[in-house]
Amino acid sequence: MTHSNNSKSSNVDNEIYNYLNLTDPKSFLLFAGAGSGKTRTLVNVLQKIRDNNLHTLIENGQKVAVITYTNAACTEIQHRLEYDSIFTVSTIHSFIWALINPFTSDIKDFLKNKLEIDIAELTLKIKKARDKSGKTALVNARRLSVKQKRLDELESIDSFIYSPTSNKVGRGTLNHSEVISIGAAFIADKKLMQVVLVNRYPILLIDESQDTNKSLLESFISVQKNNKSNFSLGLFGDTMQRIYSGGKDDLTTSLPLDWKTPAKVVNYRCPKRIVTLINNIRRIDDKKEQIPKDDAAEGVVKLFIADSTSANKVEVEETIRSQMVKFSKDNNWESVSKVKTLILEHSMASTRGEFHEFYGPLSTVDSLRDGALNGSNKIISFITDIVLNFINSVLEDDLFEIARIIKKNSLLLSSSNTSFISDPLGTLKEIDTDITVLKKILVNKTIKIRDVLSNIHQANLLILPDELIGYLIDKNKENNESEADSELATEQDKAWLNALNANLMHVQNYATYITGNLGYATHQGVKGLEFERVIAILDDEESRGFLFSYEKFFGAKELTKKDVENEDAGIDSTISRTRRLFYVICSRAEKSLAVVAYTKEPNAVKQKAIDSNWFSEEEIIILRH
Ligand SMILES: Nc1ncnc2c1ncn2[C@@H]1O[C@H](COP(=O)(O)OP(=O)(O)OP(=O)(O)O)[C@@H](O)[C@H]1O
Repeated sequence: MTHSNNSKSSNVDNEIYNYLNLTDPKSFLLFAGAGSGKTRTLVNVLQKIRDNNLHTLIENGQKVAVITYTNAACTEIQHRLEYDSIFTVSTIHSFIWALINPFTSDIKDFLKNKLEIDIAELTLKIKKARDKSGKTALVNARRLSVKQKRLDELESIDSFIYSPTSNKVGRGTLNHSEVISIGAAFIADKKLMQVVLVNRYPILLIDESQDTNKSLLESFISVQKNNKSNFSLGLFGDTMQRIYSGGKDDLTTSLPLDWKTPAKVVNYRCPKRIVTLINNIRRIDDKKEQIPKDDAAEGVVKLFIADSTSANKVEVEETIRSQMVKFSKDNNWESVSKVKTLILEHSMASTRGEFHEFYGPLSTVDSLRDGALNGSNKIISFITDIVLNFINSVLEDDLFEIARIIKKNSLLLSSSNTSFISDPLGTLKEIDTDITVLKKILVNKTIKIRDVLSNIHQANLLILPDELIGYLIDKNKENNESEADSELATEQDKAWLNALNANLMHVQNYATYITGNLGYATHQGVKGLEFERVIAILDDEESRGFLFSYEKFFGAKELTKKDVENEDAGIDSTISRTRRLFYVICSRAEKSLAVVAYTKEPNAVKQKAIDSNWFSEEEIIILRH
């Protein structure tokens, strides 16, 4: 039996490999449900190309390009391809930046044109504003001056700067959406760019293409139309897993007729009960049905409903873990580290995982929030990578590690420290005394990260980044600051001043969280991933966004007129977006799934779950307090 599923699957792999024939290329769309092995097929096909076509590609000076949605997916695929340089595996932003970055003067022309249009529009808006000193007019005036400044600087820029992992602003920097729109425009309009793309990469494969920017995808498709004899474009994805706006939602119906559309109907990830659940969630969208793999286990799903106004969420989730032990006969549910808890926003994890004192203030500023989560902010990574390691070695009396970190991150043990050169033993003794003082501070359970950093800075044990030193201002001075001065502080400064008041433990928990080791992940961040046991938390109250609403989706909150109109007209709405997100989270579970709905209307949620055929009466547990 297993043989039949596997041979079907390897047939699809062979089929796709044959499309990528360098002398007779074909393009294809592999859109298939969750867990159907799309990523696995992608890697299998690439391995086959490496085994059979390596020499031809090397002789032609060509590579195979693979675009993934996240950096994590990129690293995973590179790893599975043993970092072979015949493949360029990158995120869409890195890929496009590498293509456009040599074209400085074209980028300038593009930006000049765009800025001039924006400036004309803003000028008109400001002119039309009835209240010239109203908030909107002032915001528009500020926007106008920023754009004007950028336009004035444009001529003198020698080369542009861009980083796919940060939100840097400043002279000559491009932001993420600019890189994508410049890429889309250049690929669509510039013959030279098309030639460069096709000659360098005769094969371009895009994973999670349902979320690839619409105009960019359309420009790739038009390149394929114009280069049918020497370019293969392969799209992998699933319309039901489209969770960001800006994707090409008509992909399945708008492709050229000569495109191939192989199918994969087996779900290799989930047990039978979860395959049925996700088929039922999906039914209203496109009726695509999956079948479980031949040897799939039965699996367990439960819907726990708790009143959002009274529930103690930490307690509720503990109760659920122990109930799931019974329902699934799987003791691993008891262990936090063996269960993945899916939350809508990082802030939900920050209260549960006790790191909100540090993350909370940083998350109020967009650029800091992004940097806090992807590790691109230098101050944050200095604290999490260097300071926390140093603290651990001090607490563990690991003298070797302490010396190593000091040597690498301060001048105390270097030839530029004259006291160390003239009296090495004396210096070592001083360091030893400073470490003892630091250790005393560290064992205090209420110590703040600010005090730890100040101590390290004063003793010169580590060289702190200048900006961070600026934030370590004396508490008394901070309190005496005049209101006028405090208004001068940027949002970023204020956020940092607050974040540094966090308890050291919150910073330690935060560091564990970002390495993925606290057992939490976000609904949007788990696309492509899988976990044995999943708790999916639905909690509108703790989410700040307006794009998704589980309360509306589960009938606990009335739909707006607009929601109903959109849903009826088949236009993307809160409901359809939430349905897709729900599909993504439920389809991550390999063994068992507990959905927790915090709601103001427990009975309505229960009824909707039964009426929609998602959960049976026996699978629903209303938690009372
Ligand atoms: N032919 C197969 N035989 C056995 N296991 C498979 C097969 N194909 C895929 N799998 C396994 O099924 C799981 C899901 O595969 P994969 O992640 O490639 O699916 P996907 O379609 O990319 O999923 P999603 O869209 O949900 O991200 C993985 O654990 C993978 O190893």
